[in-house]
Amino acid sequence: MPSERGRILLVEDDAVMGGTLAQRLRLEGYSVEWAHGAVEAAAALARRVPDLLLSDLRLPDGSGEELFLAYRERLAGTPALLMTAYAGIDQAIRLLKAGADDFLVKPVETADLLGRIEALLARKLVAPEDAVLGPSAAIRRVEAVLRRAASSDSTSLLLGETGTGKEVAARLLHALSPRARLPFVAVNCAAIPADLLESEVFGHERGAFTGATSRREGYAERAGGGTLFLDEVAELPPQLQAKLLRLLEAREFTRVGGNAVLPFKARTIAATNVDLDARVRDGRFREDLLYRLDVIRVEIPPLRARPEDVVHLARHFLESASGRSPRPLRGFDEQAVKAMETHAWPGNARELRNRVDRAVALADDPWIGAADLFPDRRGATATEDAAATLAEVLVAAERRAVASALEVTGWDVGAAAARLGVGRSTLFEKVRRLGLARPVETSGSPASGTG
Ligand SMILES: Nc1ncnc2c1ncn2[C@@H]1O[C@H](COP(=O)(O)OP(=O)(O)OP(=O)(O)O)[C@@H](O)[C@H]1O
Repeated sequence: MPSERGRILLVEDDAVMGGTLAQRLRLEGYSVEWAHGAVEAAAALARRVPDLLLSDLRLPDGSGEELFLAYRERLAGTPALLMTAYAGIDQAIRLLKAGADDFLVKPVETADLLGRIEALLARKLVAPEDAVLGPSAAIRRVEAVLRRAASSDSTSLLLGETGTGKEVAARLLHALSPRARLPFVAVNCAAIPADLLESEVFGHERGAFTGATSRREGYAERAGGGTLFLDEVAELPPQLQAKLLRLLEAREFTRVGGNAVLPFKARTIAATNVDLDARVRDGRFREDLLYRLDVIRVEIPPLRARPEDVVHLARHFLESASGRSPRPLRGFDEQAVKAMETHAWPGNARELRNRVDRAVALADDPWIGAADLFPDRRGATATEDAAATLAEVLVAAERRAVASALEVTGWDVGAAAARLGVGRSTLFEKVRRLGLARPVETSGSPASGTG
């Protein structure tokens, strides 16, 4: 679980000074990654963006100035606090003009340092009353990065487990950007069959292939000067990865079967729930494409790492679902709140939305109880208690595992099959054999398309 007070990347070559600072910051509740030089710091920044950069300016293998300038775009939304010897003040002032936030002259006084760190991190947070995504400090930090990223045209890469709200974040980024009045076009790269993906993204001319009876604009063209959101970007087949790279580098494309070179004007936001660095390592994702996409990296923490958001989001989902309920609903009872607070939410906000939607549709009482939200728990013990034979116990366990995987993925059969480690057709067969059915139609997972 990420540290609530924030993650600090400390760049300091002096072993004594670095050790003392790292220890003190950890005692204060920050999580600290300590890089001993510019190269190590660059690798750390490439891996993940910290909540605050605390860097010495003079390093044995480079300078804090070069490091900051090289990673300035990626550090959008991340406060940078520099430490310099008296002789380096000119350099520090230059960096303040280039976007760094503050500097300290060595020897650093601990109380002063801690005060400035706290002030910078607080400034970075969106005030709870202004936050759109949720009240937790962790999600407000994300929102602050999105707000800063909105003013730039850089490609953003949103990372996070399934259902954490990457598409919601992408839409917020778009809505806050100067492109807000232009289209937001979402493409789910995993949902479109590989052989159609190219013509869906780039469009096609009439007669480009059998069935292409008229010219069709693709997503890249329909996005115009707005935002093109590439969800599940890790699933792009290799050939399309090369085409996407060209689109982003040359900012132009051609429709399938066409010759005209068209300009690409949209801002790109990509999202994935898989480890793209690992995909690059095992050769399944192009490193040059990752580099192009990964200019401003935003990591959306899982719901279990931000418990303050759970009940807040649940109330929000309840409010939007209660319009569809035939009965008046008052809220969640105490047991329901307790159950939500202790659940691990493997399917994140999507699972929460699906559970609330179902409870709204099925609850008999104006107060939603724990059993309305978690009927799978109640069913599990009853079935097992009553099961007399090993075969029955096994079937009950299988039903529970399959139902739970479908539940947390919002009945996304591909994702549920991957979760269970079986193929899609095996899962279809199990759903049929176990007599499982999608409980109620929910608005849980947004479809691809324009918005
Ligand atoms: N902060 C939030 N406020 C309101 N609703 C949210 C929030 N975060 C997520 N949701 C809701 O949760 C569901 C899942 O969100 P979203 O589709 O953005 O997740 P995702 O991370 O893009 O998922 P996937 O990885 O499966 O594409 C949606 O119904 C969305 O409206």
